[in-house]
Amino acid sequence: MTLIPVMIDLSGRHVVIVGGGNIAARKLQLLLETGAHMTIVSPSIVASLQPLHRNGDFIWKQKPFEKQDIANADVVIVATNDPVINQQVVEGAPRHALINNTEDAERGNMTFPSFFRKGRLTVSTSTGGASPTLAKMISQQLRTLFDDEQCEAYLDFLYDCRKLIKGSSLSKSEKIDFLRKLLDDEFKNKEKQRNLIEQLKTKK
Ligand SMILES: C[C@@]1(CC(=O)O)C2=NC(=C\c3[nH]c(c(CCC(=O)O)c3CC(=O)O)Cc3[nH]c(c(CC(=O)O)c3CCC(=O)O)/C=C3\N/C(=C\2)[C@@H](CCC(=O)O)[C@]3(C)CC(=O)O)/[C@H]1CCC(=O)O
Ligand SMILES: NC(=O)c1ccc[n+]([C@@H]2O[C@H](COP(=O)([O-])OP(=O)(O)OC[C@H]3O[C@@H](n4cnc5c(N)ncnc54)[C@H](O)[C@@H]3O)[C@@H](O)[C@H]2O)c1
Repeated sequence: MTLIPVMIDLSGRHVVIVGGGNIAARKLQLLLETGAHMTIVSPSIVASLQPLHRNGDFIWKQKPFEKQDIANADVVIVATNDPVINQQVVEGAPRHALINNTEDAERGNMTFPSFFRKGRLTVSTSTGGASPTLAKMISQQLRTLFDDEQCEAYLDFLYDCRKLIKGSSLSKSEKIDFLRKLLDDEFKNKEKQRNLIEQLKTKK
């Protein structure tokens, strides 16, 4: 199985997590950020999920898994502690669904990398199942490279400039030149950034 990394928008999608243990809780907390509709199917849920449930953050079907529970799922997270049930979930998933099998990645089609965000920057790491702990360590090490306070503001500057350049009347080659020039060290300077933005605004 060769997996490729993607960035995915799950807002409004139906995500069903089967199982309500610690791993289910970790995935739920991560996926809540995406604006997906979250459902957990499990006879019990861990204490950390209780307040989120009271808050209406997810629907809890308090029962053992049945195939109909995932009939409308866009994403299925397989996370019970019973390998037989986990296999039934995989086999019962709709053809179009993305399946994250937390017990055995190879019997699914999506895994979660370790990642960190710094404003618009996302850096993710996967070890292809070799060692999620190593993936976490690498993420933590990489994070220190981007720890300076300027990083977020600099990416916002690049983003704003890129939008202005794309929407400008500059020729294609001028646009490419400008996009490269943005990365010159001089534009780490706030004053130079402001001047460039003003200059680009005149190129509409
Ligand atoms: C990165 C992270 C993201 C996340 O979960 O969101 C993630 N696992 C994390 C932590 C972690 N997981 C495990 C430990 C205990 C130590 C250990 O066993 O090493 C720790 C450490 C800890 O908790 O600190 C145990 C474990 N994990 C998997 C299995 C089953 C198997 O391998 O067969 C087992 C054994 C279960 C058992 O039998 O007991 C499987 C998967 N875990 C993955 C991702 C995918 C592969 C990513 C990759 O290849 O790099 C994959 C394939 C599927 C998936 O879940 O998508 C997250 C760190 C988040 C962060 O950065 O903070
Ligand atoms: N991907 C990872 O990073 C990672 C890490 C550790 C463990 N795991 C795997 O994740 C799985 C879950 O681990 P955990 O620590 O959360 O387990 P856990 O024992 O804490 O929780 C298991 C949950 O499954 C539920 N469950 C049991 N039978 C069910 C059924 N028939 N229908 C619906 N739900 C049912 C239980 O009610 C419980 O809420 C295990 O298979 C483990 O191998 C994955």
